[in-house]
Formats: sequence, structure tokens, C-alpha cells
Amino acid sequence: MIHARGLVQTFHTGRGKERKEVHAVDGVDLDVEEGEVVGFLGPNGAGKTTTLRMLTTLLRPTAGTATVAGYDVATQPVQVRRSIGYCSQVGSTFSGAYAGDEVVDHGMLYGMSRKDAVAKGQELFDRLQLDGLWRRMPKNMSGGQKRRLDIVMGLIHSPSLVFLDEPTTGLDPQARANLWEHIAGLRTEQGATVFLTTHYLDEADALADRIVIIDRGRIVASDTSDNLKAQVAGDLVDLEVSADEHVAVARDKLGSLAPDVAVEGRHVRGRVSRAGRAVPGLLRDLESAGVALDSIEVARPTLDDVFLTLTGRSLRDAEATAEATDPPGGVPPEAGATPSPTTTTTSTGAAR
Ligand SMILES: Nc1ncnc2c1ncn2[C@@H]1O[C@H](COP(=O)(O)OP(=O)(O)OP(=O)(O)O)[C@@H](O)[C@H]1O
Repeated sequence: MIHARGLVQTFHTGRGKERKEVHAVDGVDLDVEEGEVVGFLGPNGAGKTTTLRMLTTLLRPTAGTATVAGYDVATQPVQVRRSIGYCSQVGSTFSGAYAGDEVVDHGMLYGMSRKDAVAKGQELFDRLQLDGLWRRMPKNMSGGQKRRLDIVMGLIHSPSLVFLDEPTTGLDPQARANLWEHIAGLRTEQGATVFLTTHYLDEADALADRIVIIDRGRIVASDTSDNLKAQVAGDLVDLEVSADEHVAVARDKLGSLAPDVAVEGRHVRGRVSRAGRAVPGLLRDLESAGVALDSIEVARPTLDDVFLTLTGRSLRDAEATAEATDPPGGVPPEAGATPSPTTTTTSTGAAR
């Protein structure tokens, strides 16, 4: 569906001595297969939107090649556009017309008959919970409704590949969760391939089969969320032993599984790969060594741990740097990433 090799986008800013080159995208290779939902994750300014704009033919690559839905973005842009849906980060600019009329006009731009565009538009309004809003002006809709209307516009011509640029930025948590369901439905109900950019870790985690991480214009990782987390970070196991004299044994036992073990009071902590497999044996070992636990906590690594391991910076720090160095007229700062550690707690004894 998407195959890119060595994609580059270099912008020139300023004049004379102030002239600078911005390497927004710096040699991106990308393969997305039919039916995949791929999350393109990276901090502000990493190059997500620029990559997307090249793949959707809105920006000609400085170098490199890409085919999208079987067509070359440089030589067959019209065919590419006909085959894809695109929901930009800023959203569509709507005229003063009713939402339904906007959608029908948009469908007709793609060569649909009015009748087909109305039928498809009404079906999408229903599916994206916009029923009753056909005759509402978009400016009088809520943020979540407007984003869903953007998605209707992107889907009106039934594309098999949909690009969504930061679909939930600026929405409140409930509207985000609601939109996530609809995005997940694009694949399950419509069989569409989805390529979405986000700087929300939880969004990438919740929606994507595969996560591609971009930093400073280069791809730094591409895998399932679980594999990325397993490769670089390991699950954090936190044992709380019931008495001080058990600390040394617990440290040895956990140390046989984890490369680094830290002790703090009666807490013994270390990262082990695939804790689900390692912890049952560890518990048996501890029990037969006579070590009683007050609690055990297993925290899966977050995608922020992954980003930190790969780049030496946390996504939040990377966002702060990008915001501080954004050129005038560059991308405005957005809300920060929200890490969401998945924590499972199993209490094996007295409450902590
Ligand atoms: N037209 C332009 N002229 C000059 N620099 C640009 C232009 N568009 C983007 N850039 C710069 O290119 C880099 C990548 O920007 P891009 O918008 O692709 O990042 P992003 O990962 O999508 O960020 P965000 O999450 O904020 O949307 C940034 O440093 C940005 O300031």
C-alpha cells in the first residue's frame, strides 16, 4: 500500500546570512501493507506531517521515491489522490454551507454522482455519530464533531487507504476515546488501511498494529508496541519483601533475571524481559527460599521508555526542545504527550 525509499524533504528558511536548511525528513524508508493500522509516532517537529504531505502528494519530495496504493507520488499524483483519504491536522476549511452539503460537494469533486454522495454521506454521518447534524454549519459543531466531519470528508469516496494527521489533537479525553473507536472501525468495518500520525503515546498504543517512530526526520524504530517495549526496556518488577532480612535473597533471585537491581528499603526492583513468563518462577523460588512478600508490582514499559532508550531523550523533553527551536512560522506547539504506564498490581500479602 505504501512503499517509500529514501524520502527527503529539505526546507530553506530565511534570506542572505540568515538562510538555513531544515532537514525536516532525512531519508525515510517505509512499508505499509494492506489492512495494517500504522501509528507514526514522534515528538513535535520530528517530520511526521512533512512525510505525510509527501505521501499524499501535497509536497514534492526533495529526494527519494514513494508509491502509494500502487501509484508513484511524483509522476501519478492524481491517481494517488483518488485512491486515498486524507484528514489534515488543521482540519478542512469549511464554507458557510451545511455540513451535509459540504460532504456532498466533496464527494462530487471525486467524480461521484450527487445521489451516491448523499447516500454515502448519510451512511457515514450515521456511522460516525453525526446523525441529526446534516443541516448544521460546521462552525456550530463541537471540536469532536468537527474532527468526525473531517473523517467523513476523507472517507466519502470509499478510499482503501486513509491518512489521518493527529486526528485527536485538541480534543478532550472523552471525545478522543470516542474517535478512537471510529478509527478502529475503519479497518474492522471498512477494511481500510490506516496510516495515522500522533504524538500521543496512548493513542499509538491503543490503535496501531505497528508503530513507526520518527525522530529528527529519521525512522528510529518500527515494530508492534509489545515488541518495541520488550526489545528495549523490559518490564519493571518491584518486590516488596515482608522483612528486612529477606532483602538480600530477593536481590539475588531478581538479579538472576534482571541485569540491574535496585534496593530501596524493603523494595527490590529490576527490569526483566517478558515478566509474564519470568515472574511465576521467581515467586516459586522466593517461596522455597522462605521469602515472604508484602506485594509485587509489574509495570510494563511505556512507549516513552522505548523512545528514551532509542534516542536518549524522553518524548516530553524532545517536544520541549522542538518547541524552543521551532523557526518563526513553524509548527505551533501542541499539548504534550501523555505517557500511560500500564500497571498491574498483585498483592500477595498485607496491604502496603
Ligand atoms: N514550510 C516549512 N518551512 C520550513 N520549515 C518547515 C516547514 N514545514 C515544516 N518545517 C519544519 O520541519 C520540521 C518537521 O516538521 P513537521 O511538521 O513535519 O513535524 P511533525 O512531526 O509533524 O510535528 P507536529 O507534531 O508538531 O505536527 C520542523 O522543524 C518544522 O519546523
